[in-house]
Amino acid sequence: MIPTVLSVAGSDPSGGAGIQADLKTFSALGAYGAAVLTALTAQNTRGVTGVVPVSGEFVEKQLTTLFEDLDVHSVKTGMLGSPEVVDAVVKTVMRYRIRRLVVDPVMVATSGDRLVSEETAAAIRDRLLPLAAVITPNLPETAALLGWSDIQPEQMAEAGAMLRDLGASAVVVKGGHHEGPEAIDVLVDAEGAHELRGDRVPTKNTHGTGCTFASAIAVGLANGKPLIDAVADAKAYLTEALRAADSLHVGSGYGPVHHFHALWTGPRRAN
Ligand SMILES: Nc1ncnc2c1ncn2[C@@H]1O[C@H](COP(=O)(O)OP(=O)(O)O)[C@@H](O)[C@H]1O
Ligand SMILES: Cc1ncc(COP(=O)(O)O)c(N)n1
Repeated sequence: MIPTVLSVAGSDPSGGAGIQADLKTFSALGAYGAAVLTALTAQNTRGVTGVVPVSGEFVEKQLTTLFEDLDVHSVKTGMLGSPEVVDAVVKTVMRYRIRRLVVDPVMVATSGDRLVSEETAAAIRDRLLPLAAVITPNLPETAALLGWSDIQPEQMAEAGAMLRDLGASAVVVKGGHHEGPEAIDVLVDAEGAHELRGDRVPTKNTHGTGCTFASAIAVGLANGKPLIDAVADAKAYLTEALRAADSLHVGSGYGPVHHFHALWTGPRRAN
């Protein structure tokens, strides 16, 4: 059966992150993708020039209308435009007893531009995080959620455990922002910390990596995979999408990863 996966996220008109990245990931991995928009952004590969949030009321209307009809097998959240939007998602997750919930606590774009306010980030931490099967903060988001000024590689497991104490069933602290020959993420679940290592791909085209990773995890969960396998498979998919990213030539800033790399037959970049 083809599972249905829902993304609740913002729009990125450049097509590399947000809803657009999520739907590409779902499709590339063989899931049916549905999408509820929480915000419009004006952005390209160089930066974000504007944000228009959708009202909490209308996000709730989109969600209710969808859940009254579709069987949804997992949900991924990305950029949530306001505390009211967070509350609309929280209400829906409780009302429809959504268990396979992947929360990517998006705060800042790859370009460095802030996407959500501190109040929204606090609402995600206090109200949505306790409902998540897994949350996927990058290093700056991990530090922000814990109120730390920064975070070192050796603190990833400790930070993940502290975020679990805030209520999430599991946490993947993503290490994309560190340097070194490997991109190392740390999954902390009820059994403890697991290190996930992958080659670091030498490319500046990393726009949308977080969105793609969380969406791929949601597909794995929708297919009934154990979380650790869903995370490992998502990382393997993303590494290949990064390896093929330089073949795309989209924009002059941080370009997107190649979601449909498996369909791409051109020359591979040497790693
Ligand atoms: N250059 C890279 N090569 C390989 N994997 C990467 C690279 N950059 C990021 N990743 C991986 O992409 C995923 C998203 O991580 P990260 O970039 O930290 O998140 P975000 O996009 O939210 O800032 C993680 O699995 C991370 O290890
Ligand atoms: C609408 C939207 N949502 C999320 C991101 C974060 O992107 P990344 O995956 O690079 O952290 C973004 N740039 N735009």
